[in-house]
Amino acid sequence: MEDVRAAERALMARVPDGALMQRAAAGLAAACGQVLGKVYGARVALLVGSGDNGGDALYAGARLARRGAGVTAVLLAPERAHAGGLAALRAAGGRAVDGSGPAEGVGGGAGADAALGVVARADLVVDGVVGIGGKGGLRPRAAELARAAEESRAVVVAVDLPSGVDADTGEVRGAAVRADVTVTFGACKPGLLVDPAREYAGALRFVDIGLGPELAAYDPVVEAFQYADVDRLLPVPGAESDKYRRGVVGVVAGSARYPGAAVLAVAGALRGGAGAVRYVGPAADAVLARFPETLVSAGPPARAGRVQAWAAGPGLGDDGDRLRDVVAADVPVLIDADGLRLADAAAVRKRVAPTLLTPHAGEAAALLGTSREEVESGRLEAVRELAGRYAATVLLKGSTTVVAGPDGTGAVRVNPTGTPWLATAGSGDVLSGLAGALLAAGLGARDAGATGAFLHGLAARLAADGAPVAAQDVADALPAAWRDVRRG
Ligand SMILES: NC(=O)C1=CN([C@@H]2O[C@H](COP(=O)(O)OP(=O)(O)OC[C@H]3O[C@@H](n4cnc5c(N)ncnc54)[C@H](OP(=O)(O)O)[C@@H]3O)[C@@H](O)[C@H]2O)[C@@H](O)CC1
Ligand SMILES: Nc1ncnc2c1ncn2[C@@H]1O[C@H](COP(=O)(O)OP(=O)(O)O)[C@@H](O)[C@H]1O
Ligand SMILES: [K+]
Repeated sequence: MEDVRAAERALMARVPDGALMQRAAAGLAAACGQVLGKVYGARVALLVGSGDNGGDALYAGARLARRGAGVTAVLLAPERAHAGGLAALRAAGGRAVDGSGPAEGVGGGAGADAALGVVARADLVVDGVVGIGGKGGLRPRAAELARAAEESRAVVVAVDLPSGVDADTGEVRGAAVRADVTVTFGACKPGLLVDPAREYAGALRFVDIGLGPELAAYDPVVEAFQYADVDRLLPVPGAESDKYRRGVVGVVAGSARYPGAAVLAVAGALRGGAGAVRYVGPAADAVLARFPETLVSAGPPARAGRVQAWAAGPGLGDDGDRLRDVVAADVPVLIDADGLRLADAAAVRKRVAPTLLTPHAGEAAALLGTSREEVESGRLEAVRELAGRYAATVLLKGSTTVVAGPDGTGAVRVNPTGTPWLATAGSGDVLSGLAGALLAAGLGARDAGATGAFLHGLAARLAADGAPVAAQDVADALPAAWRDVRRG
């Protein structure tokens, strides 16, 4: 968050005192009004901490009170609540209660009960406990109020970020507010794009407080591809194209035990924009039965004929020889699934052509020597760490898919598409083939990973449409996802 803070400092030096907070509060109040539908007569509870995040909530509360809402501020630190905000709220007819009461089990005076009652009866709870100044999970009293908000029928709107989540990493260590909507100011905080924090944030609303020019001096830490970014990268054939110029992708996947992985990886590869797919391995019959257009070969990858990129690993079992050939190749290589276990880290690091690793959280944990839970709670850190260790681009799959480049520089790309329906066996194999084909078509590893994840997630949404899907359905929906992107 240092970049946002520095940009705020720079902008504050140029604009009148309090102007940024007024812009933030105006945007926040407008979002609250939309969430409520009818402001007049609504019951609004503000959870107000000791910092400027609480100040935003108080000024927004004042605006809602002027529009006829019944607004009550629950002050977690009454002595240190934002003085200007509190005065504005009172002047607008709002009131404040002492919300600092001890946590459950420690005692509890009338003040504490009053605060919980205010939250329980609210139509809207505004979470201004902490923003980017927060550290760690919520303290016990804040956690108690957050729980009351969750249990009430109120809509919860978080100010800047749900209190208790880490704005930089998306980690949630301990209690945090679960918001229906998060209204974030100036810059989207990296953590809000990544699970688990993303789930706590609910729907994201962005309020421009004019930080753009100041923030331009900083490289973003994370970025999310939009349709236009993907559209620019899609390898669309020109009039002079032929199948070789479009690129040939080699698929090294499947085994006697897991022939299906080969079929699914080829299914993805055929929809990835390469001109041809070459399959190398023991599942050629199964592949040909489903996709007669595939070029197959049974020998080692090194003798299979020229390809512009390899996608290797799904269903490979223990076939280390086939993988070694691929790692030694001088073309871009994607390594997934069993291939990640078989790959020699030193050999991967020595590669000159780009390498793209595509682990899920369990595979990433095994490579890092940590637990799956650790990886899932800190995806940004895990993906950067792996990329550094392997000197490779890494695409970490899961509820939020993230892609990091090899040298730790450049933003981590966070995939905005996808659906939990994608958590189905074999869907990762489809992604391997797809991203491998994008590599063969000439995309760089980070672009191939981000574009592949975007199309894959979009295809899954189109295929699922609220019902279970199989991996093959996702592959079949890839052309529709391409069309969707190209149409914008
Ligand atoms: N700067 C600007 O131009 C603009 C900034 N804006 C807004 O300001 C926000 C940043 O404000 P900030 O820096 O005052 O910090 P903030 O997030 O309110 O929290 C700090 C206080 O929280 C407390 N606390 C800490 N951890 C805690 C925990 N786990 N659980 C409970 N409490 C905890 C800690 O208290 P203490 O440790 O002293 O008891 C500390 O005093 C930003 O997110 C945005 O909303 C907008 O108005 C736009 C213009
Ligand atoms: N909860 C989830 N929400 C969205 N996508 C998910 C979720 N869980 C898994 N996925 C996606 O599903 C795919 C599963 O791939 P993977 O774990 O390799 O499975 P398999 O090895 O069976 O193919 C990945 O693209 C991953 O990002
Ligand atoms: K907050």
